Amino acid sequence: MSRTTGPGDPAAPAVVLNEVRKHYRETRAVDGVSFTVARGEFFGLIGPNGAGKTTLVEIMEGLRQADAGTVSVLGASPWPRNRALLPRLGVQTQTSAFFVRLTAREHLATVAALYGAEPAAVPRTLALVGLGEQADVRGEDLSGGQRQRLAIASALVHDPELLFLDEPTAALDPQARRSLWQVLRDLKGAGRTIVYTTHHLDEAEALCDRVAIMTRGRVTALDSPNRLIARSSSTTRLVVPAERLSLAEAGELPGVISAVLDGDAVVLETGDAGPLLAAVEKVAGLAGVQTRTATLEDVYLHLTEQP
Ligand SMILES: Nc1ncnc2c1ncn2[C@@H]1O[C@H](COP(=O)(O)OP(=O)(O)OP(=O)(O)O)[C@@H](O)[C@H]1O
Repeated sequence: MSRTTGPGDPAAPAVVLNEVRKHYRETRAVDGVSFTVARGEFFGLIGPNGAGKTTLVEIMEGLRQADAGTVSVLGASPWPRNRALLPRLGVQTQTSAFFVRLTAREHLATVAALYGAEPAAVPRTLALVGLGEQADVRGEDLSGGQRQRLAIASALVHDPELLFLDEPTAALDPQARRSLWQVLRDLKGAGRTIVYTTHHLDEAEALCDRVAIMTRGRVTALDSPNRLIARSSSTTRLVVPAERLSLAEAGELPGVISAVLDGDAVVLETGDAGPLLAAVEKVAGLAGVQTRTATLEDVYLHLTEQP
């Protein structure tokens, strides 16, 4: 393990992991993980429950010691606990705690003071996460989604260079989720590096520059969502209302690789959508026909299938 615990090299990548391992007795929670997160990158970490994401993130945050391998965060080693690094990191977890009796503003002011952040950062950060109007509401009276925003504000108020976000949109309604996406995009636009753990594949696809898919302690794929999708599948699916196309008819159409009934639709898989669309138009018309290309979720489900 590297023992560099100074403030770090300002030009170094945000994170460099090399063959990092962490075992809990016989469980290989992290089993030889290597990757680099560039400055300014929005980096997603996805994987099934128990894949090792939390353990890996805690190693990066300096909360856990790796058994083997090297870890560099903002050019310094986060372990042993690196006090010079702490103010440069922002951490939001699923279990972020609040001073419940305090208002959102008071809570954030307390966190800001702990980090030595300027007082003006408090209203600015509340506004950034869309909590300006709830500034005087006590933590215990905030909705689940508002608390989530306060947790993010708490991770942000001291203007960290690298932000670790763990499922920040869990418990948010669809509108709140989308508006938080915008907050996260703005943070990236402002140059922040974000390491983002999520189970929402649509979110990883929409937000992340690159995603690492973890399975049983290992990174099984790492690339931009688009490249992961392009590499995994060259087929397109046509979804045709079942009342207009039978499975038998579907099987006769040109270029059909497979045809299955899915609820009230026939789903046709093809490597060449153009001729198939033309054929479907002749037999069934195109009203209500949808095309579906692969998503990050398809890639993920394929890679994380149990043997
Ligand atoms: N403190 C611990 N002691 C023993 N085993 C642990 C400990 N923490 C995690 N594990 C085990 O290590 C493996 C990885 O767990 P981890 O929490 O890192 O996965 P995860 O990908 O974050 O899962 P989730 O999506 O459910 O949060 C699991 O098998 C888990 O049971």
